[in-house]
Amino acid sequence: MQPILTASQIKALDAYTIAHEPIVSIDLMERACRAFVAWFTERFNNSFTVGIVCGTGNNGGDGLGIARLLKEWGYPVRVWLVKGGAPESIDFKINLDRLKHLGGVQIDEITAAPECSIFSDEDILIDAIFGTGLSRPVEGVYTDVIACMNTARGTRVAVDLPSGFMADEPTTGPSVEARYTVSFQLPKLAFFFPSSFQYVGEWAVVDISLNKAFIRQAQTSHFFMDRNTARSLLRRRSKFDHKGNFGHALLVAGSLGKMGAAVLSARATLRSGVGLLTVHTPQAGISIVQTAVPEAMLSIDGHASVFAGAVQPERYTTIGIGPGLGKAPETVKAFHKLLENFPHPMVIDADALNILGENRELLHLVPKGSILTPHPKEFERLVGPWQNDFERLEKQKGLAAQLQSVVVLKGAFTSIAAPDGKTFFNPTGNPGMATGGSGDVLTGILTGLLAQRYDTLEGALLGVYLHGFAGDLGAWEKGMDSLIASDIVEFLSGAFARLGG
Ligand SMILES: NC(=O)C1=CN([C@@H]2O[C@H](COP(=O)(O)OP(=O)(O)OC[C@H]3O[C@@H](n4cnc5c(N)ncnc54)[C@H](OP(=O)(O)O)[C@@H]3O)[C@@H](O)[C@H]2O)[C@H](O)CC1
Ligand SMILES: [K+]
Repeated sequence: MQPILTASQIKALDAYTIAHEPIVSIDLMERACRAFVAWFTERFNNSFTVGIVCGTGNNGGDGLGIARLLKEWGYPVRVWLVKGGAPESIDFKINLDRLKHLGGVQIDEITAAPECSIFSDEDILIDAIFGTGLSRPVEGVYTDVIACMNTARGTRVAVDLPSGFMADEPTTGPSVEARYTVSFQLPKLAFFFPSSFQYVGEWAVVDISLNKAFIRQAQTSHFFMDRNTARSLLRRRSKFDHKGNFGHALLVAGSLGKMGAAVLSARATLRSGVGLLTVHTPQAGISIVQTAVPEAMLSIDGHASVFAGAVQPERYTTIGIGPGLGKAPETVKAFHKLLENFPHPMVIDADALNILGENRELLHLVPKGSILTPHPKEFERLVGPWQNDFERLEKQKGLAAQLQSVVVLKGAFTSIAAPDGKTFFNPTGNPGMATGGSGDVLTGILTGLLAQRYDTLEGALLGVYLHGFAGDLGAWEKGMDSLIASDIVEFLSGAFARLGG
C-alpha cells in the first residue's frame, strides 16, 4: 500500500533522503532525471524533436538534466528557460552549466510573452517549469508560456507535475495540460480526482529511491491500494471448511423490469465465495432468478412487482440491498423496516442509497460497519453538491464517520473511505466498466465477502480491487467497448485465481 504524501511532506522526504542516505542533492536530481528518461525513451524514439521548457527551480533543474541525457541519447533537443521572477536554485545552475558544457543544445530565455509559434517545430514538449514548489497560481510570463504550450501541436509530457497544477489543493489558475505526467516516487493526491485529468493526463510514478522508512512512517490518511495488499487480504480456504463457514447472504434486489440487476448481483455474490445465497424477489422475478441463478434460494415477496414485504433477518450474515430495487412507497417502508431489524453490516447500493438520500432520517439506522457504494450522482443525493473534488473527498470521509461505515465512491480510482478518515484509492478497473450493471456486480462481490465475515474495510478494499481486476481481464479479452457487466462476473474467477495464486 503506497502512502500519498503532500508536496511539503515530499520536500521533507527529499531532504531526509539527502541527509540520511546520504546523497548530495544534485545526484538525487540526476537520479530523478534518469528515471524520467528511462520512462521517456521507452515510449518515444529519437526521431522525435523534443522541446524542454524549464523554470529556474529544481523542476527546471530536472528539465535541464533531462535535456542533457536526451541529447546524449541522440534526440534533437531544444531548451527554453522561462524567467519570470522565481528564484534560481543551486541545482538548476549546476545543470545549466553541465548542459552548456555538453554543447549542441540551443538554449533560449523567455522573459516576456512569446510568439506561440516558437514551439511549432517540437513533436514533444517536456514541461519542467514548476513542480511541487508551486505555492500560488502562476502569473505573468508563466501564464503566457503555459498558454502557448497548451495550444502547441506537440505532445506535452510533464515532469513531476504539470506546471500550474496544485498537488494538494484545487487548481484555480492556468496550468499546463499534459498528455502524460511522470511523477517522482509517489503519486500526488490530486491525481486521483476526475477534474485533474485534463491537466495530468495519464500519469506514471517512477522510483527515485527516496527513503522508504520515512515514507512508511509519514502521517497521512491517503493511500494507493496495490496488488500485494489485495493479495494479503484474500483468505485461503482450509481442508475442513464447509459452506457454513462462508456465511449466508441475502440479496434484496430487482423489481419488475429490473430483475437483471438482481441476477448480476446474485451471480457475483456466488462467484465471491459465499456459502449460501438467498435472493429476495417480488413475484415477477421468481422464474427469472430461479432459472438464471439456480444456485440461489428465494425469499418470495408478497408483492407482484417490487420489494414490499418482510424478510427474516435473523437467518442472514449480511444483506446486500439496492440494485434494481426502485423507490416505490412500499419499498421505502420495507427498507425502513429492514434497517430497524437487521443488526449486521449491510451493503447498500443504487436505489437503496437513493431512498436514503430522499429520507435522510433513515440514515442513522444504517448498521455500523456497513458498506455504501454510491456513484457520484447517488453520492450527491446523499451529501449535497460540492465545489471541487477536494471538498467531495471531505464529504465522503464525513459520511463514513457519521455512519461509522465504509463509503465507496465509484469511478476511475474508486475511493474507499473508512470511518477513521483513512481513504484508499483503487488502481484496478477501466472505462469499459462504465456500463449498466457494473455496479450491481460490485454489490454482489461485497455482499459475498461480508457474508464470509471479512472485516468491513478489508472486504471493501479487496472487493473493489477484484471488481476492477475482473473488469481489466474482461477488457483485455473483449475490448473496452464491448465489455458488459456479465463479462465482469465471468472474469471474476480469473481475478480470484490470479490474486490468490
Ligand atoms: N522531492 C523530490 O523527490 C525531488 C524533486 N525534485 C524536483 O524538484 C521539484 C521541486 O523543486 P522546487 O525548487 O522546490 O520547486 P519548483 O521548481 O516547483 O518551483 C521553483 C520555485 O518557484 C517559486 N514559486 C512557487 N509558485 C510560484 C508562482 N506561482 N510563480 C512564480 N514562482 C513561484 C517557489 O519559490 P518561492 O520562493 O517563490 O516560494 C519555488 O521554490 C520537484 O517537483 C521535482 O521536479 C528533484 O529533482 C529530485 C528529488
Ligand atoms: K512540471
